Amino acid sequence: MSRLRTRRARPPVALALPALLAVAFLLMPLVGILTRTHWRDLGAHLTSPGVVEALRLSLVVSLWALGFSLLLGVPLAWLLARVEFKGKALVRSLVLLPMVLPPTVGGVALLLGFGRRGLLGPWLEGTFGITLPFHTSGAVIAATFVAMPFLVISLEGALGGLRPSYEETAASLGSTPLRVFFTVTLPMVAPGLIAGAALTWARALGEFGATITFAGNLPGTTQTLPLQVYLLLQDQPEAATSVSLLLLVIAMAVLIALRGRWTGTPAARKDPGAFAVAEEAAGTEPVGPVPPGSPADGGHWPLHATVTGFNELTLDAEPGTTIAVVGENGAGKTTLLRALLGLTPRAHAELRLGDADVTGLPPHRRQVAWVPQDGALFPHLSALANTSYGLRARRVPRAVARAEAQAWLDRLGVGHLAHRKPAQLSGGQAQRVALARALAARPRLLLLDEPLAALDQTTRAHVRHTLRTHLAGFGGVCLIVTHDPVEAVSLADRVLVLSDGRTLQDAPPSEVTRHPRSPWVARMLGRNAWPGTASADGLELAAGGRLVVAEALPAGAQALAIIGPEAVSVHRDRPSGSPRNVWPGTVREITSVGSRLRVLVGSEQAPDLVAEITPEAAAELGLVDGAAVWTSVKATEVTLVRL
Ligand SMILES: Nc1ncnc2c1ncn2[C@@H]1O[C@H](COP(=O)(O)OP(=O)(O)OP(=O)(O)O)[C@@H](O)[C@H]1O
Repeated sequence: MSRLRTRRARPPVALALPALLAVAFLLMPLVGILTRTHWRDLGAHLTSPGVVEALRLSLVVSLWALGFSLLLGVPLAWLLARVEFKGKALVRSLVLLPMVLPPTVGGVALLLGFGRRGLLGPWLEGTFGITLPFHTSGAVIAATFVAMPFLVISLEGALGGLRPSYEETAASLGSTPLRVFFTVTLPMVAPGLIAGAALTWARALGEFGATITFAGNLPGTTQTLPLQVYLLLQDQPEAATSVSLLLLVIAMAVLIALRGRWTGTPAARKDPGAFAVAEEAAGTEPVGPVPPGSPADGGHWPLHATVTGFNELTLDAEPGTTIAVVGENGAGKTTLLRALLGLTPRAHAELRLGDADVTGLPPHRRQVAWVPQDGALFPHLSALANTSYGLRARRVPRAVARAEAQAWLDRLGVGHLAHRKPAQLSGGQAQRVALARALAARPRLLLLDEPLAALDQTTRAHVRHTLRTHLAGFGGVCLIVTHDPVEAVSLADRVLVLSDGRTLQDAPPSEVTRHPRSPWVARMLGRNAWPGTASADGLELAAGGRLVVAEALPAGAQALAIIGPEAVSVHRDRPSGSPRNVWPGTVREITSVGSRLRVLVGSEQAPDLVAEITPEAAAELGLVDGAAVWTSVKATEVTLVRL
């Protein structure tokens, strides 16, 4: 059975046949070399003085070409991947050109550009005494010209696949753009870079046409291995076959070692590789006097921000204030955070933190730490190195930074995972490390984008508690984007409700809970919210039906009726007595919230209503999906909020 199930589908003959022919076509020349090689003479051929000399020259030329390609191609790839500029498509075509140009045409072009009578040739000769044609440096230039595109294309692809949140987070932790490049970007695109470098080297090693046209064929000076093959073919074909075999083996070895890696994305790597050391080597830039020790430098930073663009709002907050930013999808929460970070052109923030106006400062100098939705832990660094990243960027000595980072990890309950890489952490553990990393960076404004979203209920409660404890001692302002009402109410001193980028409500949680200014906020907070028009003794509901209230508003006023789910009673039979709002309905859904049950009741006489009751009461009433029930709400339990 299982063999049947795992048997692969047979490919259609119409496709399989030409595909096999293609393989045979590509294989035939290689088989030709293998079968015609004089194996007995192979050693003698490959060790003849001419071949050894050409091999030496090939290695020298190809390694120089690789060096130049790295030096020029890496920044070019970065520019193409990261910077928007006019004529980018043209530059990209220019990069690709040597790949499609016949190499001899490339050689002619090089002669006309850098040759003795070319555009730059006389200047090079007059100023530096350099004559490229018939000189090894000319062979290097020719090889670089044809090989560098492989590096640029490979690396640009890898950079394009790298999510920007890693680099942006690194900047928010105080890292200069150059340091971000060396400590985050390069290590994360290392597979693409290595693959590109290997292809570039292999292409440079095999370069023939441009070299012979531009640099000539001088033994010991420009006669590389491919040129040797060409010469040998004329009077020693067996030796040419042997040298061809050598080049073939080298090319195949490179391709097999890469195994298609140049098309891979820079996913989380387990091995830090050689670039991890760059973290220590890269330059740093001081952000200001930051005495070590307490979180956020032990100072106090009130926030004043005026945001324009997609977001239009003003935000003022005292030091130590935690503000929950809530709103429907697309309300502009993330855009607001990115504006405060200086990371988006879609909104601009005039931002003052304490006495410092940071409006004109780049993200890495604002001391605004950010935890994006995905945490964006640097995959090539351990949890400890991630956490000490911000401190190291601010030139805190390595040992001090690591000790402080370890203390933060301990506080957030992940100290024992300090030496693990992010790929070895669960989603919740990674989120805690991301929090530790932001808090350890001594920020003056802390921005958390759904920081607890990846955590399970128990961990969430634990981390919420830890977060509250640390935020209590934090001298800056903290903005937390959240969709979780418990998080908003329990963590925040204020709830900022956004709608279309503007402030719909900015008030303490108790006020927002009691008087939510939109049905969406009310529902997010777990309350029933019915919009309508005030009448003599209540509300004419927009969705149809009437609601009797104790304290009516002036007739005609637009209002939102708020009913707490705990104020809704559920009955099997029509209740008699005081409640004046009574509706027949059907149970649509029963869900548990902590130790209580939420019952959604649909009715033809009123909008959907959520009631919260105990499991015992639900059992007593025999509540199941589809059960016919009555709901009632006392007039005194309805709060009207004017819109
Ligand atoms: N780079 C962008 N270019 C154009 N429009 C964008 C861009 N990023 C976001 N938007 C739009 O801006 C609006 C606000 O987006 P934002 O991501 O700030 O919303 P949000 O409140 O964070 O939403 P969510 O709760 O879904 O995360 C949305 O309408 C979104 O489609």
